[in-house]
Amino acid sequence: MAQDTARIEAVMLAAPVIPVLIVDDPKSAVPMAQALVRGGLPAIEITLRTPRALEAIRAVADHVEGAIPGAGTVLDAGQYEAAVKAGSRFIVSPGATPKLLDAAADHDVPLLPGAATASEVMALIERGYLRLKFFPAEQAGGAAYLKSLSSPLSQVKFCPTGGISLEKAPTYLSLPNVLCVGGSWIADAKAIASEDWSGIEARAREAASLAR
Ligand SMILES: O=C(O)C(=O)C[C@H](O)[C@H](O)COP(=O)(O)O
Repeated sequence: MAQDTARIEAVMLAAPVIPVLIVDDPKSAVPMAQALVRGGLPAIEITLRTPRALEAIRAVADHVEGAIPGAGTVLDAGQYEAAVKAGSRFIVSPGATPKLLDAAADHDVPLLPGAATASEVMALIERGYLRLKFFPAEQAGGAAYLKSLSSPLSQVKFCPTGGISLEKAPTYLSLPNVLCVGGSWIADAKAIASEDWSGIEARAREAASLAR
């Protein structure tokens, strides 16, 4: 089944930046997500890289009004299923495999799969995917590289993620094939562990005001 473009695009257009989060303690998830929503970043990606990430997604889904919780680092069908059950409204993967795309076809919750080369993008177009994550953005060639994909593959729009900072985001956001960017700079592990909710809110606000 093809990607539900309208559904994933609504997530990508909710704000110019999707914060990518590594949450150790699910108790942090609610105040962290509230700070992000207050700052203007409703779509938030909690990566399945910690043992309790699914609990964190569940907490945000149940308790944070206005948040659009998503799961990141989803690598296989089992994780897809678990992330959907936890209340994820979108699913992000660093890449794409036939099995992961088959899993996505079994669920209404849309997938934003990763791609970094023209051939990877073309393989995803063949499966009906036109909204992709460009990962790892900086390391794979940065904004100049992504811009060069915009002419031959103009139907595809991206959320570049990987190595992006507040300073680097505007160049990506000015590209015709970019809808939003992802990044961990708004709420890194240190900010979450130290419960720096006001700092997270301030960085969210800065990110939310970026033009695209
Ligand atoms: O695994 C996934 O699904 C991901 O989303 C990976 C993230 O894109 C990067 O971890 C971004 O991290 P930074 O480079 O620190 O901004």
